Amino acid sequence: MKKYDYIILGTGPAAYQLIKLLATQHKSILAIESGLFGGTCPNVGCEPKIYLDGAVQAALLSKQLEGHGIEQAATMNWSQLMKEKKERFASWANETRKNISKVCDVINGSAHFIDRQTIEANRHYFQGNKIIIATGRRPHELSIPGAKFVHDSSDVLSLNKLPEHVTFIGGGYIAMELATFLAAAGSQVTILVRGDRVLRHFYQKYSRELVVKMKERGIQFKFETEPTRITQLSDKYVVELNQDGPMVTDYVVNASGRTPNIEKLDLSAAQIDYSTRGIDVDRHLQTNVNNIYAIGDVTSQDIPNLTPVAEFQAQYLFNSLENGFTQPINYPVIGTGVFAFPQLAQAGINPDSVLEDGDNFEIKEYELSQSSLYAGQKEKGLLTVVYDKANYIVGVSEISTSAINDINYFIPIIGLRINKNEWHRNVLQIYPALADKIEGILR
Ligand SMILES: Cc1cc2nc3c(=O)[nH]c(=O)nc-3n(C[C@H](O)[C@H](O)[C@H](O)COP(=O)(O)OP(=O)(O)OC[C@H]3O[C@@H](n4cnc5c(N)ncnc54)[C@H](O)[C@@H]3O)c2cc1C
Ligand SMILES: NC(=O)c1ccc[n+]([C@@H]2O[C@H](COP(=O)([O-])OP(=O)(O)OC[C@H]3O[C@@H](n4cnc5c(N)ncnc54)[C@H](O)[C@@H]3O)[C@@H](O)[C@H]2O)c1
Repeated sequence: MKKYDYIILGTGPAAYQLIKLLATQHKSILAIESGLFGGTCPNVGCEPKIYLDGAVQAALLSKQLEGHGIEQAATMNWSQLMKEKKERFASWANETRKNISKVCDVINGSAHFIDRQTIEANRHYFQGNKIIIATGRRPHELSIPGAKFVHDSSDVLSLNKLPEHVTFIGGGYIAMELATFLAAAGSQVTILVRGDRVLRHFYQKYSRELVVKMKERGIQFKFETEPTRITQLSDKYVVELNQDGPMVTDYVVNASGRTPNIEKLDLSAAQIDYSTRGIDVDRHLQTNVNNIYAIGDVTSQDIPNLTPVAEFQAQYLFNSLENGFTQPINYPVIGTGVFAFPQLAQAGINPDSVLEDGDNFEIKEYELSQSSLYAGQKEKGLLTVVYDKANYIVGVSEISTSAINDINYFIPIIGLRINKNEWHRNVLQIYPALADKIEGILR
């Protein structure tokens, strides 16, 4: 049986980052991937999404400028955009496989545990001194009759022909982003939201404002609504709901969350603790079993499932396994954004969580569009800043067409605890832009 220093299950951002780092130490590594090399983010997640977002943002911005110096808003050609996206991304997984193969052995197959040191894949057995589980998540499966008719985010990111009417199930990141895309391209869209609000981890005031803006563009929301059954009716689908009458639609997207890829791993063969939320790890990312670790989306940790978080965990694990770091993992300020129109983004403390704590925090809202307006930019951008008692910025939330880039400015300010004096001494921004207003926001 072949033995390795490391066996890594999965090749997504978490695993890929770790492989690159371990390769610098000339470790013997086996990487096993059951799906597309590179994992979710570059194949069916962030990267194809941001590619499509380029056209979506341009089209929606041009619509905003219609009658303000732009004669006619741009019209999206979804099929052409998709053709180009497919050409661009078709070779991505193979290229990733080739890159990984330069520094380690690779297997394309599903991995599972035989015991605490042994993994089986493609009917071969391998032993690892250390085993790292980085198998990510997949769309949560609906347990309603007709669930087989639903599509997921990967299908939407490869959809050749735009459906006339699309129904999204869920009010999270994926529903809000992909609904924005399909509606911008010309589909009629309805979003079914189980609770009374979308994007529950974002500042409520702004997530509600985003719903208002999306409604203005004709996107329909049904709150407190879940599907109970889906049936096919010639080339359409009937979605029955827990309230209101049934809906007829052309395409149903399940965006009801993502579930950890653990069932196929046979974790019980190695007595590894897990739950439906994922694999349990301690603050050193170790499972309950010595020499078996888990990183990225597959863990049960209450932390955003994002690519930079997965890569940060890989870097931390490398430092603790190879560089003798002994401190538990300590996450920096994590920024997160929704690529809708307008965008929502935030970092640090969410204002909702300190609304009642006026003794320790001050919350202030800034209107961003008072000066430096582009032609026709009549939409208000809003930024809410949370200050601590010492007047440092500890949280920011924004809704605007540039919220994601804007919030990225603030992440180092929060993370490095930069105040107005320090900023003034060391920084002079390009004018006019949001950055030139930061000095006025700092204290
Ligand atoms: C539509 C969409 C958009 C997103 N947009 C963003 C964004 O804008 N920004 C952001 O930061 N994050 C975004 N994310 C989240 C981001 O993609 C994930 O957080 C990131 O990919 C997690 O990396 P990972 O390595 O933990 O898992 P993954 O990337 O999911 O990789 C896990 C890999 O393990 C493989 N695997 C599973 N089971 C086995 C097995 N038994 N044996 C071998 N291999 C196995 C899988 O095939 C997969 O390739 C998005 C996700 C989706 C779905
Ligand atoms: N821009 C980004 O960074 C980005 C984009 C996409 C995805 N992601 C990552 O992927 C993860 C998964 O995204 P997601 O949008 O699938 O999940 P999510 O957890 O953000 O949202 C799922 C939503 O579905 C609802 N829901 C669940 N079951 C339902 C049902 N039966 N009927 C109606 N609604 C139901 C939930 O209440 C929730 O609002 C995110 O949490 C995020 O970590 C990030």
